[in-house]
Amino acid sequence: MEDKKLKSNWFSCLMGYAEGSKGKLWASVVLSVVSIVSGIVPYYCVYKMIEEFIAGTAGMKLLFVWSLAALAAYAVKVLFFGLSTAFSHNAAYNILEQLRLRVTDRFMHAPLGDVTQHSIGEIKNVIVDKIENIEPPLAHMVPEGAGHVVLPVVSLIVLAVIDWRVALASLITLPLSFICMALTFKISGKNFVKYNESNAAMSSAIVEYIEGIEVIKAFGREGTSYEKFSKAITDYRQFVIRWLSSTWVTMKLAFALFPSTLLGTLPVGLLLCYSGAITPAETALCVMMSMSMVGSLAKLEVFSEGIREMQYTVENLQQFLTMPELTEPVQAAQLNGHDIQLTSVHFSYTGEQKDEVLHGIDLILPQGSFTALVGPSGGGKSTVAKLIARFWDVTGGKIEIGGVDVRSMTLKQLADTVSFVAQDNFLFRCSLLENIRLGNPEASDKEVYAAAKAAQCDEFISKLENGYNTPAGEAGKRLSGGEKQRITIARMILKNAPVVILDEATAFTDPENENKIQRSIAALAKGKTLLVIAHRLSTIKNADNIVLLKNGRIEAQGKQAELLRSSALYADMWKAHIGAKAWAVSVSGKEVSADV
Ligand SMILES: Nc1ncnc2c1ncn2[C@@H]1O[C@H](COP(=O)(O)OP(=O)(O)OP(=O)(O)O)[C@@H](O)[C@H]1O
Repeated sequence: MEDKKLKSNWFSCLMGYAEGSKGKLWASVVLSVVSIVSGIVPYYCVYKMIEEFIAGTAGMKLLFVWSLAALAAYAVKVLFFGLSTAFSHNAAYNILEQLRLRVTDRFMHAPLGDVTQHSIGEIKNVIVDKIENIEPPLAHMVPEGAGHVVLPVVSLIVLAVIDWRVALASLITLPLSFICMALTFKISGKNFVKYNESNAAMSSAIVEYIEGIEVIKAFGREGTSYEKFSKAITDYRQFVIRWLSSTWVTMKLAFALFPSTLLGTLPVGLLLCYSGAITPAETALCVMMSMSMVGSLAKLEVFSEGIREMQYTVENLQQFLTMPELTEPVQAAQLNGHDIQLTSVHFSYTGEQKDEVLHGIDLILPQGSFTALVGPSGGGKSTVAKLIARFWDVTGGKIEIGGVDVRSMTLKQLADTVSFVAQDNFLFRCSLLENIRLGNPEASDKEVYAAAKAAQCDEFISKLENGYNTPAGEAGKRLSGGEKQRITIARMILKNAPVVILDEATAFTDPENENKIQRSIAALAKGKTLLVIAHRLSTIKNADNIVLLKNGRIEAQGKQAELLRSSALYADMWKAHIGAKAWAVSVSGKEVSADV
């Protein structure tokens, strides 16, 4: 319903983001109208000069005065136009900024699933390119458009004052050009949605190609990713050429006919002059007035294209601007400790019951305890962890922290309460020092170093040429996955949230790395409610509670010794793990320890 309202009102939706810039927009409109109307004054001055000349009353002084008046009017036109565009560009970039901030803000407050259903390419295309495309029509169309509407109207009034027949004659080509324009809009409008889709598909393919360049290089250009990439580019070219060709004739005709005011004005003006109905000077003014309309009408035609593009872009943007947001209370809730309790939690990523992946999870994680989630791949471990951090909302049941439903906590409160360390540790484009400091922007350098030490990062960071000041991008290429995860853990140590959720990385299984990660996790988890999604059972064998998840249900839970006795599945997983671990240790050339 709201979406529909916005769609029918795309311009007011856009102006809704002009908060603080409306004054500038109005000023630019007024300045532009004055500028464009001033452009007519020199024509009037020339008319007066011709009139005086024909009447034989034109002295040097009079000609000088009219020339000066024409020059002054022209100066006003140039100056006011400059001021108008300065104001309009300022206002347009403010609106672009507001739109970009609003879309990114929506992403922050929307469920993660709604954000990730759009590809990075599509999102980049909308936030960067599409929004940027609004600027030229917005900065020029609004102020100049008003002036270019006023000018033909004033010119037409002047023509009508001279002789109504000449005014009418100036409009002779309009009906035909309107028909051609309507046809152009009809043909091209149908394809605008497809154009957006084709453009988004190309952007997605390019981003995917660049992101996956390592894999593509490994598999050669023949891989499907390269084919997808080149196909998207070819499709886009073919589509745009076809689209432009389909409107070429009608568009060119409309562009040619619309401003052809002279086609009627000149013969009718000459006839009227010949018959004595208007003077030769008035005939000259009629010609000049007609010509002054040409530029404005041509501009209006170009603007009409810009308006349509802007309309489609804003409508396209509305799917992001109206994304559903996670509800949150205005005020932070009062938590009673940091126990976590899941009560009959059901969840489906699509919201449909047939796709349910969690089927009634009941689980308690007492404050300060260490809980591990284990089980076969696809059993729902990551889903449970992400629901606690409220990346999504449960579709049934509830999750409470300190006795408060996570939906009743503000998003900031939840973010401050829960530290989530994912497998794919993301480092931002800033120094390693700043990457760690993200956990607590107030932290001093000393505190950052202490956190890095506790997370076992100090040693490898010190070995880098620029140490903590190494840019993460540069260092990222040299750091191992385990080292990156320890940097993320250092960030979380600094954050010091009472609940820690850790998706244990699967890839870094060499014993030395594992040992360091274990020590860094121990530093992070001290006194916290800790939940670990475990892929290597040896890392969680001392957990207070090991929860075995299978097919979205809790199959068994308890301490390691209990589970080994009560759950055949866990016992099998443990045996398989011991075997793999022994193999990994023997490959690394060390003795196999009995205590895995
Ligand atoms: N974003 C998503 N959209 C739709 N389905 C998803 C999504 N993420 C996971 N799933 C599905 O939910 C189920 C549980 O996945 P989940 O990642 O929670 O399992 P897991 O136990 O953590 O697996 P693994 O050990 O392989 O990481 C799987 O069937 C998976 O395909």
